[in-house]
Amino acid sequence: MATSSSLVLHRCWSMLAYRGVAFPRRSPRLMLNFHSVCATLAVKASSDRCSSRFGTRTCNSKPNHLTRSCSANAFVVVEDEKYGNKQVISVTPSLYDYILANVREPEILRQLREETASMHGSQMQVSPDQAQLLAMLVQILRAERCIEVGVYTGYSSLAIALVLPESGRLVACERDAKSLEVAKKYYERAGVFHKVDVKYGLAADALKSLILKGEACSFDFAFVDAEKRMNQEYFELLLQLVRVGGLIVIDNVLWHGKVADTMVNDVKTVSIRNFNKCLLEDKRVNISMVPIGDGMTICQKR
Ligand SMILES: C[S@@+](CC[C@H](N)C(=O)[O-])C[C@H]1O[C@@H](n2cnc3c(N)ncnc32)[C@H](O)[C@@H]1O
Repeated sequence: MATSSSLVLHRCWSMLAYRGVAFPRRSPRLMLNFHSVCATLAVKASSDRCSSRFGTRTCNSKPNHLTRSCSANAFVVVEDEKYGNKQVISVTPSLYDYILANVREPEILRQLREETASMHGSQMQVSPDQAQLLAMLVQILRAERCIEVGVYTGYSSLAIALVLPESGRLVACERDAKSLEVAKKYYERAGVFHKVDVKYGLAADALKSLILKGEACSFDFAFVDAEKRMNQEYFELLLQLVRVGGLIVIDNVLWHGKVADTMVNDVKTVSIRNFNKCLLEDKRVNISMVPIGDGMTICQKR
C-alpha cells in the first residue's frame, strides 16, 4: 500500500506538471496536504490553458497563488517512516531538457539520432543520457569485448564502439536488415566498423553460436535491448558469455512505469515484471536498477 500510494502521488504530480500546471516548491508540510492541493490543481489542470509545455509555467488564465509563476520542481516525498523522509526526484519535461543539455553527445551520435528521428520505431532508440552511461560503464570496465542484443539503427552500439580501444570488439545482434543498414553506415562514418561484428538474424542464435565456438566467459560487457519477452533467455545466454566481474545491462526494466501498476497485466508488462523479480532473487549477479530512460538494470556477474 505504501508503495502504491506514493506511486499514485508521483504519477498525479508528474501528470499535472506535464499538463502545464505550475507548482510551488514542495515542502513536507505541503505534501501532508497533498490530497487537497492535488484536488485544487486537478481543477486547474482541466480548466487552464498554459502557454508553455516546458520550463517555467505561465498560465493564460487568471492566476492564483498556486499557479502564478512557479517552476515545475517535482519531487516525490515517499512514506516518511519507510523511507526516512527521502525526497526522490521526478523528471519533468523541463528537468529532462536540463539533463539532456548536460550530456556530452558526440557529433556523430547526434547525426544518427536526427536521422533516426524520422524513421519508424525511432522511440526505441536509447536516450543520449543512457548512451553516455553505457559508454562510461564500458570505459570503467576497460572493456575490450562487448555484445549488444538489439541494434536498431545503431545509437547505443555506436556509443559503445566509439569508446572501445582499437583492439576492441562489439558483437552487434539485429534481425532487421533495414535498420542495420543505417547502423552500418554510421559505424563506417565514425571509423569504428572494424570494431563491430554485425550478426544479422535472431539474437539468441548468435549468442548460442558464440558459446558453441568456445567464447564463454570471454566478454566484459553486454547490453540487452531487443524483444522484452526474451530477456530471461538472453540473460541466461549472456551469463555464460560474460566473465566474472563483467556487466549485463538490461533496458526498459520500468516499461513506462507499467511494471509498478498492478492494473496493467499485458503479456510484455508481466514478462518484464517477472524478469525483474527473477533478477532481484538471482544470487549469480549483483544488481542495480537505475531510473534512467525507461529504466536500466545493471547486473554484474559474481
Ligand atoms: C529497442 S530496439 C534497439 C534500440 C537500440 N539499442 C538503440 O539504442 O538504437 C530493439 C531492436 O531489437 C531488434 N530485435 C527484436 N527481437 C530481436 C531478435 N529476436 N533478434 C535480433 N534482434 C531483435 C528489433 O528489430 C529492434 O531493432
